[in-house]
Amino acid sequence: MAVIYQAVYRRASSLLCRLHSTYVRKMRYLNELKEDDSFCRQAQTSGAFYLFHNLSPFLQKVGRKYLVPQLSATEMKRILEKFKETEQWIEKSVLIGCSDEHIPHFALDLGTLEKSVIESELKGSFTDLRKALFVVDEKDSPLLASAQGLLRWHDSHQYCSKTGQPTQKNVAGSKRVCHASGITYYPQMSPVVITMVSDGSRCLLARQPSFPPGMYTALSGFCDIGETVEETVRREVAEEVGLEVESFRYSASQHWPLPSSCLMIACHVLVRAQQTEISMNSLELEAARWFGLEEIMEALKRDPRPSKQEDGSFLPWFPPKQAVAHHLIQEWVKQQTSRTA
Ligand SMILES: NC(=O)C1=CN([C@@H]2O[C@H](COP(=O)(O)OP(=O)(O)OC[C@H]3O[C@@H](n4cnc5c(N)ncnc54)[C@H](OP(=O)(O)O)[C@@H]3O)[C@@H](O)[C@H]2O)C=CC1
Ligand SMILES: [Mg+2]
Repeated sequence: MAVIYQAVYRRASSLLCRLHSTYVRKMRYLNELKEDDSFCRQAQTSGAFYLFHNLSPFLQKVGRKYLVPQLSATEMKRILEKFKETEQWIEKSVLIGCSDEHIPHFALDLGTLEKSVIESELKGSFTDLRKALFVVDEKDSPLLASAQGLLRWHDSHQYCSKTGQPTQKNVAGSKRVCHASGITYYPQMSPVVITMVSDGSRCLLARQPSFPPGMYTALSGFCDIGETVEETVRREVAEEVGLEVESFRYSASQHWPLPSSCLMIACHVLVRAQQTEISMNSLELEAARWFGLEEIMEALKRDPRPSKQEDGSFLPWFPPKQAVAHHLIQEWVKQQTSRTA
């Protein structure tokens, strides 16, 4: 009965969907794949697969470019046969999106299979995400970030935290269930604010001891339970540099997979012009200082990597454009230049 109902529902929604935009159709299709295990299992047979090995994505270098290859279900089958593994492996994959033509995209971690064999078979290499994010095409970085974030979450939620029993993923990988307790677990991200502090004419950037030499970025911090975004911003600015936030403006957000899934919420704040003396928290930061517009524009021209000067010091540089911190800095420059024009 349930099968007939689902088939009728699918037929009705596909007729309705023809009236919708490509985007709406895609979102409805993906939602159906998450809700209906047998529909998703069937979709896996014609899907495209992105491969990972112990959470490192598979890339191919073509000339100077790094590509993120998609494998067809047939190619996947061929690779698994090489290892004398069954197609049941495909069920370990997680749904990460689909094309406009509704070809579903999955990510699969082949972590227990011999890495070098897959690499030579597919002519590419599994690359650490910290490198991969910055060498692939800009449109592919968010895809790698979300795919790895979801695979990491599944890898670390194999057991129910209440009963200790194994949890089972649904076919799409949008949740895990403990059948002993009935608890459903959903993939999680930690909200983090990233704040561009300005006093009206300068902006404040800081560095943590773990950053590469010379790299400065906007202040960041995890949201505490119960806090609003505005409260976290106010607290982090007070904690890290001892300043009082006067006004707040939301800018953008980004999923950041390092070291594990964060939802970066980027914003601009103004501090009181009469109170701009920094009192840095040296437990968290190594340096924090004000930058003028010219210095920021100069640093933006540099490649995002350490550059040592003759005296042994490093010129300031900022995170690359894949990081939302870069977007905040660019936005601040635009705002300042339009004000002074
Ligand atoms: N995409 C971008 O442009 C940028 C991204 N980021 C990301 O923002 C995140 C937070 O930045 P950061 O300034 O270090 O944060 P915080 O200033 O909040 O300090 C980090 C410390 O907070 C503690 N902490 C509290 N909650 C958590 C949690 N949910 N997960 C992990 N640690 C927690 C840990 O302390 P303890 O170890 O003592 O328990 C950790 O060392 C990082 O993941 C970083 O990669 C940062 C800047 C730019
Ligand atoms: Mg911080």
